[in-house]
Amino acid sequence: MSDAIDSSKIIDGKAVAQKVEAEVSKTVAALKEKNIFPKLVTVLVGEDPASQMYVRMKHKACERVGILAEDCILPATITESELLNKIQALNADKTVSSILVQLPLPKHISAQTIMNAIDPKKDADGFHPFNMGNLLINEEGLVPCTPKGIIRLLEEYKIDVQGKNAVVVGHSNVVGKPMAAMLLNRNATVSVCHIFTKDLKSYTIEADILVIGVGVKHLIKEDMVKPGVVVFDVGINQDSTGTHGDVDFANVIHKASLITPVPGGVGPMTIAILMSHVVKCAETIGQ
Ligand SMILES: NC(=O)C1=CN([C@@H]2O[C@H](COP(=O)(O)OP(=O)(O)OC[C@H]3O[C@@H](n4cnc5c(N)ncnc54)[C@H](OP(=O)(O)O)[C@@H]3O)[C@@H](O)[C@H]2O)C=CC1
Ligand SMILES: Nc1nc(=O)c2c([nH]1)NC[C@@H]1CN(c3ccc(C(=O)N[C@@H](CCC(=O)O)C(=O)O)cc3)C=[N+]21
Ligand SMILES: [Mg+2]
Repeated sequence: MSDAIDSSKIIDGKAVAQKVEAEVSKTVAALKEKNIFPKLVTVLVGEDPASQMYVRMKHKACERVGILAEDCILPATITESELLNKIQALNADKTVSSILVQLPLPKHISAQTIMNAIDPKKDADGFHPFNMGNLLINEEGLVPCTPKGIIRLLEEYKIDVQGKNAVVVGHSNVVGKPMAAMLLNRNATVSVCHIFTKDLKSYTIEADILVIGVGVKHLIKEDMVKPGVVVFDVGINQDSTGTHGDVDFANVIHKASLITPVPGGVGPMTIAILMSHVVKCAETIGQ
């Protein structure tokens, strides 16, 4: 069953992202008065078309809010130590506020080794172990942008987190794990499910707040959620028919009280929060 969609249930990530970007633009203007010019350097290794598109989206966002953006494009054949040298040069460059190394990296390079090399003060992604560790002890500074964007959506839509059953599906370092930590920091009762979870539905059906970041089109069906659930769909699954989330949106919306669409939900928030982090880095470094 997928009859008429009640648009009042749709969480408008694009609109909230515009609001965040407007805040960032103001801060950027104020920093420029103080001769501080926030600058993001994106590092793209190889020629993956999806990665190229994401980097382009980040550069466009920088343009919208007045952040300088530089593109560092490197061949897929670059060695780990050559890439480390590049990171060190960017760490030392006083005009650079933030460094973003686009993931995934080629197989012969350890993503974690590269993340560890980025100056934690320039880590707009929030992937450095120092920043991740602070998140875990409820000192949220530079934290991963996607879960932070979801927290901002919860705030904008005035959804209480304390005491709620929050279920996170997917336990990656960039989405699921930091999401679980942020929900725990706000006193939700958090369950984290993943590929080894036995009987996924027995968890998702109990969720008041459900976050899915897996990368499997329409993994979450109507019969897996309880009436009134608030759903955040992180999944991006591209096929010949377009971009799809991890949630069977057209059917799950009938049971949800609020739900993010794909596209136009969590994705734009990830980028807006990234912009706010570049500014945060610039304020900290004073450059
Ligand atoms: N909208 C946005 O801003 C962003 C969207 N994404 C999208 O979110 C999705 C997840 O990304 P990312 O976290 O980087 O991906 P990863 O592949 O790193 O993580 C996927 C997670 O889902 C789990 N998983 C895989 N299959 C299943 C299954 N059938 N049932 C339950 N759990 C499963 C994995 O478990 P295990 O590791 O054990 O296999 C893992 O924990 C992708 O579609 C990606 O494109 C990502 C970042 C930002
Ligand atoms: N170092 C690093 N940092 C990242 O933040 C990072 C990364 N690597 N690697 C890849 C993932 C993916 N990601 C997305 C960001 C925005 C959208 C987004 O805005 N999507 C739009 C358009 C989707 C479409 O139409 O294809 C939307 O959902 O509305 C999607 C995905 C950031 N990532
Ligand atoms: Mg994985």
